Amino acid sequence: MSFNTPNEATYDLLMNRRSVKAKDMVGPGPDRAEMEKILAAGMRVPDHGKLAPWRFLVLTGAEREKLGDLIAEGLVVEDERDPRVAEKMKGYASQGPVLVVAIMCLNPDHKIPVLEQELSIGAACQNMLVAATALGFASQWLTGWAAYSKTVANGLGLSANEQIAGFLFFGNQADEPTERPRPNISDHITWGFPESNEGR
Ligand SMILES: Cc1cc2nc3c(=O)[nH]c(=O)nc-3n(C[C@H](O)[C@H](O)[C@H](O)COP(=O)(O)O)c2cc1C
Repeated sequence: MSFNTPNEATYDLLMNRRSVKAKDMVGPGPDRAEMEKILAAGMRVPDHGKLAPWRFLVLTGAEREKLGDLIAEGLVVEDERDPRVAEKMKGYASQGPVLVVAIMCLNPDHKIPVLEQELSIGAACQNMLVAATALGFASQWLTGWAAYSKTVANGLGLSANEQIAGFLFFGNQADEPTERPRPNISDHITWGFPESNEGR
């Protein structure tokens, strides 16, 4: 593959990718072979030290409901939420047809700083969203309360050095998703060496 050859289609895809709200997704979503392609793209990212500090749990069908039950349990036990309110959160994990729980497997003793390990996992998650778009699927990266819950982490078998980076939902879109305001690129770029602290 030559990297001297422009690929406008890929650039267009990057410039037009956007999330489809998981709660608005419809089935069938990616099948196993399509998910394998999406996951493979997730693992082809810059990764200082070649640590591959991630693992991915793929949940479909009734498997998602088990996570929903865990979330509801955690809300009551950890957050003292009214069980009737917690019950409503059971559907969280079943929003999209396929849910990938992206897990950071961090090594705090490695010479590569944990921040760099986390950045690499962020890149892996984003690559999966882009790959899903390329393959014709809707996607969204969510976290929320459940991503930081001990009940959820324990129930999913996470080790002490592991943390949830996100719940990545994949499916199909029913309607065109709305666009959101995007950053004005010039507000975020300095061309050349900064001469003062102006703008910080
Ligand atoms: C780490 C991370 C966690 C996020 N968690 C949530 C969330 O819990 N709820 C939410 O509405 N959006 C969340 N988002 C934002 C959405 O993934 C997404 O960026 C947004 O819905 C629309 O932006 P997009 O169209 O550029 O993807 C999160 C984004 C990131 C990077």
